[in-house]
Amino acid sequence: MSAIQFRDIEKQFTPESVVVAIDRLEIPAGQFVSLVGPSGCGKSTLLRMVAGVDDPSRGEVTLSDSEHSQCAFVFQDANLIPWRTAQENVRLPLELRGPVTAEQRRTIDQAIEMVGLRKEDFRKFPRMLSGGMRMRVSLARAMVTQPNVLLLDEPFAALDDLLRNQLNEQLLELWYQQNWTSLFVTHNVPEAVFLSQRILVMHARPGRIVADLEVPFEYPRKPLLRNDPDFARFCGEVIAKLAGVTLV
Ligand SMILES: Nc1ncnc2c1ncn2[C@@H]1O[C@H](COP(=O)(O)OP(=O)(O)OP(=O)(O)O)[C@@H](O)[C@H]1O
Repeated sequence: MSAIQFRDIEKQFTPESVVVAIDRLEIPAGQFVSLVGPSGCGKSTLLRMVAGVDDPSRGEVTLSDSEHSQCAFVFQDANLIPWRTAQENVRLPLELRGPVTAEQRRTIDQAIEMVGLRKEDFRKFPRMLSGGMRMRVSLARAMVTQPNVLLLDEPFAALDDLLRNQLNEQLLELWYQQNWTSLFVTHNVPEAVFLSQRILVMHARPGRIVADLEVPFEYPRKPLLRNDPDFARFCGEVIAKLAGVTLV
């Protein structure tokens, strides 16, 4: 069954221009999908329509086994509240839903450990954490809501390559455990290939899907996959689709 369905979608912010146009797109439950495409082609808008924070101007985005409220967002900026500790930031979405139970408090601590933070980091304020640690807190904050759908909008773009690779590997481990339907926006093609089962390539004006590619590598994916010539070849195919050229 598809977790997310797009049918005859158009999104306009002004009457003159269609920002995103998608005839038909189905994303099965639990699939890890990356969206790549030039700046302004509508990747974030597409994610926002899945989350229900933007409505399509035409058509409907349907989530078959969950509500829009069961989506969680992770952004490039960790967006942590500076006067709250890591643990208090992770607790926030649950506080907004009502009094936090003892079981939820355990879930919060588990989530913080699962993203690779140590007990002593729980009580640190964002200014005391590195960029990578702040992103881990942001991921834990998304996890505690136990989403069915995880929407990640360039979450690791501001990090150095080594840390980005580590967080990619950790994100995949979490995905095996949690089985979220995951939509991941990135400008980094090797990152999209390493993570995803499927890559949607978008072009702009209007934003549309021009290629829907199945990624031909088995899971679990090991770091050495990045050195495999087949990996480089497949990245080349994605880049060619992005550039709108055909490889012979
Ligand atoms: N609230 C808005 N009002 C008007 N125009 C908007 C709004 N949000 C987005 N747009 C426009 O819609 C287009 C798509 O924006 P969007 O942020 O979805 O692109 P993107 O592919 O995620 O870009 P990037 O890779 O740079 O983040 C852009 O031209 C942008 O200016």
